[in-house]
Amino acid sequence: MRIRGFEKINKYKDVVFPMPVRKTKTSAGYDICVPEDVALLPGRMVMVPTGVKAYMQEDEFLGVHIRSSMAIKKGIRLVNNVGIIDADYYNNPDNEGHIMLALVNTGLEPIVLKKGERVAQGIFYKYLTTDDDKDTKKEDRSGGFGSTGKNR
Ligand SMILES: O=c1ccn([C@H]2C[C@H](O)[C@@H](COP(=O)(O)OP(=O)(O)OP(=O)(O)O)O2)c(=O)[nH]1
Repeated sequence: MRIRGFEKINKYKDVVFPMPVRKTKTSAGYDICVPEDVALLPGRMVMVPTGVKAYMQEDEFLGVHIRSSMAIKKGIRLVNNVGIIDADYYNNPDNEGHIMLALVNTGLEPIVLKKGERVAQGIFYKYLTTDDDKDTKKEDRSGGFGSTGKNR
C-alpha cells in the first residue's frame, strides 16, 4: 500500500538527479534538490523547479522549508517562508503536481545553484479541521498555484 512518497515529474524522467531523502536517522526533512543549474540574481524572485511531486494521505500536507545552511550561509529565502503542498496538488491537470520553490537571493552577489544541490527540505505533517468544516462545500482542485476559487 502506498501511503506517502515522492515521484519524478514526467518532464524530468530522463534527467538524473537525487530524489528527496532524509540524511540521518532522525532528520525530519526530506532534502529536495534542484534538477538543473539555477541562477539567482540579487533581490529577484525565481520560481525554481524541483522535478518532483509528492503523494500523501488526505489529512496530510508537505511543508517545504529552506535548508538552514542555504538561508544562513547563502542568504537564500523562500518568498512564502514555507511552501504548503496540498494532497490534492498531486497529479493536478495543470502541472502534474510539480513542487516549485519560490526562491530569492537576499545577498548582493549572484548565486548559482548547481544541479543536484540540496536547497529545501520537505516535512510531512498532519493537519486538523474545525467542528463546522464538514458543513462547507469543498471545490475540487482544478490546477496548480492560485487555481482555487477561479470558477466562481
Ligand atoms: O511553495 C510552494 C507553494 C505551493 N506550491 C503548490 C502546492 C500547493 O498545493 C499549490 C497551491 O498553494 P497554496 O494553496 O499555498 O496557494 P494559493 O495561492 O492558496 O493557491 P490555490 O488557490 O491553488 O490553493 O501550489 C508549490 O509548489 N510551492
